[in-house]
This record gives sequence, C-alpha cells and structure tokens, in this order.
Amino acid sequence: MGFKMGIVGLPNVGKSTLFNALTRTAAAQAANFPFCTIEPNVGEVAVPDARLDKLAEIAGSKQIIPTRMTFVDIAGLVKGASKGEGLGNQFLANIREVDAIAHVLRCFEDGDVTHVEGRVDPVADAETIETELMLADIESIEKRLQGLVRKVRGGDKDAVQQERLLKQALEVLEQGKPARVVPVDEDDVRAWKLLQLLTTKPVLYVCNVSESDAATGNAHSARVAEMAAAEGNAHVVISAQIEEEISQLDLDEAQMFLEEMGLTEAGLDRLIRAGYELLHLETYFTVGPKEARAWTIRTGTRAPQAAGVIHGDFEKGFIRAETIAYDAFVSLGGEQAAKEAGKMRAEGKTYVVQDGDVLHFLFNT
Ligand SMILES: Nc1ncnc2c1ncn2[C@@H]1O[C@H](COP(=O)(O)OP(=O)(O)OP(=O)(O)O)[C@@H](O)[C@H]1O
Ligand SMILES: [Mg+2]
Repeated sequence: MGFKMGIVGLPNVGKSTLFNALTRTAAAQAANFPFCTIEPNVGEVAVPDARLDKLAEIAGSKQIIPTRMTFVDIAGLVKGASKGEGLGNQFLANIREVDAIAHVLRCFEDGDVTHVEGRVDPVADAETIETELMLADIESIEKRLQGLVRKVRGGDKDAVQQERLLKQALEVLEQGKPARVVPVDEDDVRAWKLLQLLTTKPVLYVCNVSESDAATGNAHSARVAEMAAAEGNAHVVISAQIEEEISQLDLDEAQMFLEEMGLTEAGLDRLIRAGYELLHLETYFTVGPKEARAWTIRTGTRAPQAAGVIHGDFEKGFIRAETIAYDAFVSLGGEQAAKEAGKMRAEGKTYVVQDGDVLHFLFNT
C-alpha cells in the first residue's frame, strides 16, 4: 500500500530543504533560486513511534522495523501554472498521484532569500497555490466531461456516475471553492477518489519559520493557523532549515540541540504525525523475538484487510487474529503475561483493528 504526501508550494519556500530533512539525505538540491527543483524527488520516511521501541524492548526483538510513508518533493508552482506558466503544468500531474498535500508556506523573513512575489505573506501564497489547483481541476474536469459524452449517451453506468460527480465538482470550483467542500455520498466515495481532483486532497500547511521562531511560531504562522482552522485543514510550525541541520546529527546530539532550542520534539516528528492524522491512518504492531514491526492501515480497517497489508495471502486465507491492546501488552509486561491475564483476544473477520493493537494472524495457505 504505502501512503504518499506531496510537498507543494511556491518556488524557493523551502520544500527541498524540508524533503532533505525528512529523508535525512541531501538527495534534493536545495538552493536560493526559484525553480531549483524540476524533477520530483521521492523518498521514504520512517514513521517515528515510541510505542514500537517499547514493544521491542519488552519482547527482546532483534530488529525494529518502523512503518514508512512516502514524501514527494514537487517543483514550485506559480500563478498561471495551470496555464503553463513557470515550469508549467506537468507538476500538477505529480500532485495528482499523492494522497495528501503538505503545503509549505514561507513564514520566515530573510532578505537574502528570494520570494517570487517579493514579500512574505503566507496566506496570500496559500491562496495563489489553491487558485492554481482549482483552475487545474476545472480544466481537467472540462476535458474529462467531453471525453465522457459518448459513453454517457450509450448509458454506461460508471460514465453516468463520473459525469454527475464531475459536474458537482465543477459547480463549486466555478464559485471559487475547492472540490473538497462537495458532500459525497457513501456510494460515491470510491468513484470520487478515482477522479483524483487536486483540490479534494487533504492539506497540511507547513509554516516554515526562521530558526529563532521555531519554538514559538510568529505572526505569519499565527495567520496560517487561523486560516487552516477556518478551512478544516491542519497546520504545523517548523523551521525546515533547522530540521535539516538536526537530521544530520546523531540521536543524542539531536536531543541536546532540541532542548537548547526549547523544543520538546523534532518538528519532523510532529509533521509526520499530523500527516497520519490528516490521512486517518493508524498503526498496528507485530512483535516477536526476531522483529518488532509497525504497519499502517486506514482507520476502520477490518482484520483481514489489515493482514493483507503484510501479505495478500494473509488476507485470502484469513482465519482469525489474536489481539493484545498496546497498553495491556506494556503494563502486563509482554505477550505471555497478557495471555495469562486473559488480555489476548481471538477476533474474527469483522473485527475493526484498533490503533496500537499487537496482532498475530492465523491463516490458511
Ligand atoms: N526556515 C528557513 N529559514 C531561512 N532560510 C530557509 C529556511 N528554509 C529554507 N531556507 C532557504 O531557502 C532557500 C530555498 O530553499 P529550497 O531550495 O528548499 O526551496 P524550494 O521550495 O525547494 O524551491 P524550488 O521550488 O525552487 O525547488 C534555500 O536557500 C534554503 O536554505
Ligand atoms: Mg526544491
């Protein structure tokens, strides 16, 4: 499966710097000139989860394998991108493929770093980008509607559904609103997702502040917070530049550095967690002497489909899941003790896996 977040924003706002920090590499070229990035950079990031380390410690697991999330560093968008301005329209296609958008907003003042509009105004920047995404959606909907005409006439059911959904999206977009405000019926959810409209993707605003504002945020990030709350989107405050520095340090050094800065936790950890929440993702664990491993599922996933994340055969031949809740596993001191205390449950096909469940799957091959 694997979930993907696209890092989106105006040119030169710190997207590649953030990407490098997240992936602990210098894979993406980050430099003080607009349109530095052209081809998207793709990297996998381990999802930090203290619970996994705790479980491994209790079970004496030799190896710890965190679950992962993919980040894609996309080229900067500018006003007119949907009409081919800047580096044009191809980047909009990169955004189509992601599950959610991390929208980086410049919230730092630094006369040496070029802002494409010559001023720092993250709320206006967010509008610029959102407008481009809306225009791109309108254009792609109009094209797709034309392409559907014949099929709809022929009575193709899927085409009729698509046409209806596209028209609903078009109506709100033409009022200047993102397609995510369209209320979608249960029966339409799948088809709606398949439309891959840019403005239906959940947004996490990343307020990129200067080093000195990393712990407290600033007036710019406060305005973004307000905007995000009004839209029902999420936001985090982080300094991409410091995060990149921290990502080069080893764990002890990084901890000291964070404390000196007055931070309790690396901004990246907060960002990844916020991404998790935004996508309604949860984690379950498999724990044994060989390895302790975390797996990602969507909230509400039933046991067989959760098993399918490990291997398709687990889902096909699913018999039952043995479950211990994280808290019981930890407070009782491991699997055996939890079992003896009656805290291991056998669950069937309809069981909805809970965040933090420690699971064993039994299956037919
Ligand atoms: N928090 C920050 N404070 C000060 N400078 C920063 C901060 N974050 C990034 N920068 C600087 O901003 C410049 C642009 O960064 P970066 O290349 O990451 O931007 P980008 O959004 O990827 O740009 P492009 O769209 O051109 O690829 C770099 O010089 C970087 O060091
Ligand atoms: Mg870049």
